[in-house]
Amino acid sequence: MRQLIAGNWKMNGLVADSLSLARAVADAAPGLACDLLVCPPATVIRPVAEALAGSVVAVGGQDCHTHANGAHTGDVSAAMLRDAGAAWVILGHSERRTDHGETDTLVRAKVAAAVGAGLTPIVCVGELEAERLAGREQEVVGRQIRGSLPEDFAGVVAYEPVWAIGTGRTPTEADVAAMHGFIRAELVAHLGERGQSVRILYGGSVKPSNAAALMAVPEVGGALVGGASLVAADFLAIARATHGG
Ligand SMILES: O=C[C@H](O)COP(=O)(O)O
Repeated sequence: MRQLIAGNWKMNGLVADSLSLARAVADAAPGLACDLLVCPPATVIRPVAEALAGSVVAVGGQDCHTHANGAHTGDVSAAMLRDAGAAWVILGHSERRTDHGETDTLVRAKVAAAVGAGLTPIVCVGELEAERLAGREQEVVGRQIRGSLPEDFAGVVAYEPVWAIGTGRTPTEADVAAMHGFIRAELVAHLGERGQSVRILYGGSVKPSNAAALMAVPEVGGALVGGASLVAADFLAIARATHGG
């Protein structure tokens, strides 16, 4: 399966710089051997999607509400993301889990809402540093997978150790291999044979300098890139480091 390189722009980007970044990615995309996705802030999804129409670069949101509409001030529904041009959505990112108290149960409901609106979900899981130091990383991630993914899940999982996000620190390749192998086994246990085809992305301080090594680890199906996705040259260098599976 081709690897997926997804850029999570987080709360960064006004229209002009978002369009410039999106166009730079789209211009290079045809020569790349991976799938590409950019997830801009909700306010620029529509112009970015319009700029990328006809390109191979997909567009996603960074969160959605569980309801299609209603009295939920400030929230964005999956149907609204779809209407704006998104085909994907990131759910359960650690920044949502921390900043907004999102639980596995809520993330699971968001997955259902996203799929119901025709979006492909990318569900994020990952342990805190204290949990890894205590040797509890598999217990934590296993619980997140079982709690956040419905039994008919057909999206993507992103393993993002929280302590590696935006810190410049990454797990060793052996640790990534161990966790991705564990996640694969959990997916198969939870979803049955369908669990074999779920792509498992790695996220957390992926850079051009470490991308080739990380993308070569068994069961790594691509990357969820934060900071480096804001610089077209860096995002594209990461995409070129994929193995083209
Ligand atoms: O969603 C992306 C991750 O949080 C990784 O962010 P980062 O690449 O800036 O560490």
